[in-house]
Amino acid sequence: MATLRVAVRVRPFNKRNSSNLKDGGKTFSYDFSYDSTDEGRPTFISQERIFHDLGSDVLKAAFEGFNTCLFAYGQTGSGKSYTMMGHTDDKGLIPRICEGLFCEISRRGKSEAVSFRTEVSYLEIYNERVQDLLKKKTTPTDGGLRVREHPRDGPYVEDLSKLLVHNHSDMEDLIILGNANRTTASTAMNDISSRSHAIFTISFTRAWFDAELPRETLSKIHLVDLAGSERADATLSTGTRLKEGANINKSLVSLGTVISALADLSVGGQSTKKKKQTFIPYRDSVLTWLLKDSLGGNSLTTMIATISPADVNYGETLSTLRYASRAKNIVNSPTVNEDSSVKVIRELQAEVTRLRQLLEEANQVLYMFKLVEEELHQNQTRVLALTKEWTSKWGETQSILQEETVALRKEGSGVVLGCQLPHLIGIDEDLLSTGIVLYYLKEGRTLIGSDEASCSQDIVLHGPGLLSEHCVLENRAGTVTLIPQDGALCSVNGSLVTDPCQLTQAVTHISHFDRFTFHSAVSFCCLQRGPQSDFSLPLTDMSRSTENLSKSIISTSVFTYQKIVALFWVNVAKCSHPEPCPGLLILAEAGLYTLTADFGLLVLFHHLPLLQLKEVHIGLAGHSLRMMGATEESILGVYTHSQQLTKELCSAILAVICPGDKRVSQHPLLHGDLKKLSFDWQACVPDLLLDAGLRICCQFQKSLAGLVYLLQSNMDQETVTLGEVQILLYTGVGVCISPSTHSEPLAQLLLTDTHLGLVQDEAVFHPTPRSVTIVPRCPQFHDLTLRQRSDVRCVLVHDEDERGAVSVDVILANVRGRGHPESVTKAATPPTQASNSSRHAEVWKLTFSCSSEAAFLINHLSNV
Ligand SMILES: Nc1ncnc2c1ncn2[C@@H]1O[C@H](COP(=O)(O)OP(=O)(O)OP(=O)(O)O)[C@@H](O)[C@H]1O
Repeated sequence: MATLRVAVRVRPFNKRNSSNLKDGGKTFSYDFSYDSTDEGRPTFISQERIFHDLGSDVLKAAFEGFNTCLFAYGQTGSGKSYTMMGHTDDKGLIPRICEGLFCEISRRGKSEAVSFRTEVSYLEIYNERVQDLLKKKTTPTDGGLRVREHPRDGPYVEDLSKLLVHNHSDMEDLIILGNANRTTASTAMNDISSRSHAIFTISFTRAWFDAELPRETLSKIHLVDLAGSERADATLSTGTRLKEGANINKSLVSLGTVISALADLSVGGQSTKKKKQTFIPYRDSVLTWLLKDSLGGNSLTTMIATISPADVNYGETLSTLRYASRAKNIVNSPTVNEDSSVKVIRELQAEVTRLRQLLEEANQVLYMFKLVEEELHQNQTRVLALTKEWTSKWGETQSILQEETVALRKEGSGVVLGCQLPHLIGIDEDLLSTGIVLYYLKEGRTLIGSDEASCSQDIVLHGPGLLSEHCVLENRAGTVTLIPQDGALCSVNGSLVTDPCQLTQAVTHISHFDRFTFHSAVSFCCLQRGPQSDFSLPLTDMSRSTENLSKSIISTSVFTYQKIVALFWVNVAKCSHPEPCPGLLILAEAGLYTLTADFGLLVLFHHLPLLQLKEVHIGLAGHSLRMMGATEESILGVYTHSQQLTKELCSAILAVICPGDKRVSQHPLLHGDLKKLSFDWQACVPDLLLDAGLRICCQFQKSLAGLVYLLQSNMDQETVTLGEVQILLYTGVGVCISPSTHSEPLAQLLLTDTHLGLVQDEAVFHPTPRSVTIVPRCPQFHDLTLRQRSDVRCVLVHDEDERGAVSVDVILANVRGRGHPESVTKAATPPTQASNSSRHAEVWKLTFSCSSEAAFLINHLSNV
């Protein structure tokens, strides 16, 4: 940015003038003020000094590649032409600048590898028409040259001569020619008055090489001698002179308007928005249009205001001074004009340099890469050698360690324990940072105590109440016995144990505190898995033996440390796995985890954070539950073996979610007889809606209706009405039928006063959930196998096994398949022989987890 420079020059008195100071004087300030009134005065400023101050700066800027403009403004006869052009023996700025230009060209040409190109044009604007002063003068009626505007270079005069100049002498000739062509006339105020605005333009190009790259700058020097600002009365103009004066004044008024508008733009801190809106009327006159770049554009511009010292010119002088003062505020934005193609070359060169650097860096990286590659090969060779060495060492010990290895692998979001031995999961607050400690018990004795024990303990624990030798776990062919040491406080599933106790249950809590302080104590879950076919309670199946105890630490996102509140052996199902299968439901303080056996491995089947639990739906007779959160994946179907277990499970969950809520303890779904409520058509059981947003509900009547309809439609006796179908027993059992007519290992056993049946109850898909919309894959009750009680010939009751499971064989004779074609599926379809009306015996091997349910069946069938 550069403000317009303003200089004021006072000319000498002429023969027509007299001096008479009218008032006390006005004060203005400019960049330069020149007193040229009297050559004899010490303050006198000569033509040379003016060139020194103003002209040399124009040359300097031109050599740097800037556009410059120098224009003289003032009333007629005030010395504009004298200042700009001067006389032969007292040259003004234009000839001095031309002379200085060629002096500098010749000086630089000697010392620098640079070349220059100088072109000149000279025009006048007379009566708003542009005339080429370097061409033979045309007639006054000539319309003049056209002014046009180049989108990038701005306004220009079409067909204007632009003559190449090689030296100062050429330039002088052109100046003389142009001046001779200029329109002048004698006025009352000036014997040779310029009647036009003259613009002398030097186009100056400098070209050189900079670091082997071409550089080229182009600058334009506009040197402008304006026609005089004058009043008709002062110049005594008439006729042609008056017309000239009007046009001259019109241009100067336009110039004044442009200067005012530009000054307004720069002064007063206008907002950017207002600046954009301000219109500069460049096109109001040819003069302002051609000087567009010099006024508020890409140029370093200087205005020389010439004034007369004579009293008669007081008004004009004051006007000129005000005009000049206003022009001081114009701000231009000069830039170095570089040839665009050269600029592109430079930018490309910069890009080439940058790419070259990148290439060098890449080569260096490549070199480094090769070094790394070599090192890598060396390391790989070393790794191979070391691996070989380690493998041979490992081979020696592997047979021993093989027995001690606990195979862990990640599967989905869970961790799978591939261990066939009985094992312990240590749940200890000290293990907060590492997760769960897993031990497995090998054949023989495992000592549990503290590190203060006289003999080293296999499992070393810490905590209050722990004896140095606390207890022993003895594993004999897969049977694990807990032997508490004298005085040791051990409890199994909450019961204090002082004598040796066989851990026959699949899940055993062993704590050395009683059940009330269970959570702060060290506790173990002893998990012993049995064959897949077992219903709920797996058998102890120890297939391997060893003498040592091994432990491994699992850190997993699934088993982040949480206190286990309760454990339940149930059958579970979910949307992606709707067939019920045995599973361990772990109620932890923040979530429900369900583990199932998967090809001999224990895997996480389902996880539902308690905060997400929205609804618990209790199924028919309280033998199934559906727990769900907000999504389909969250649904967990749970089949329990008794309503008691169902209620315990619900109560345990609610005790965690909303402890102390009195409504829980009074609600029939948690404390009523669920079997009675389920089979009573009149019973009305309201939902239990808790503060946490959890709903406990049932749809007993709807389920009952579905089941009864299915049964009735599959019964032989057509006389039985729906109301006459009375369900006496409905419980989950393990099933094996021979000859094989039933494919599912788990089913709901039902007993009416006339029939015995097995049915699949969809705990996952039915009833339609409130919060989750899933499409039921089949009716709630399906795969019905129905036999008449009168076909039962014999009931064999096996001894209760060590886990409390009861097996009952029901032998049916004269069996003939029955079933309604629409409601009974393949399982109920009679075997081929039956369809041929042949009769045969059938054995139902049923496994009850609850002996009371088994007893109920046995009693009823015995009566038959
Ligand atoms: N500083 C000066 N020293 C000596 N003579 C001067 C000076 N200024 C002007 N003159 C003389 O005054 C006369 C009028 O000057 P000039 O022609 O330069 O005025 P002008 O402003 O160009 O007038 P116009 O607008 O009519 O062309 C000329 O004879 C010129 O030599």
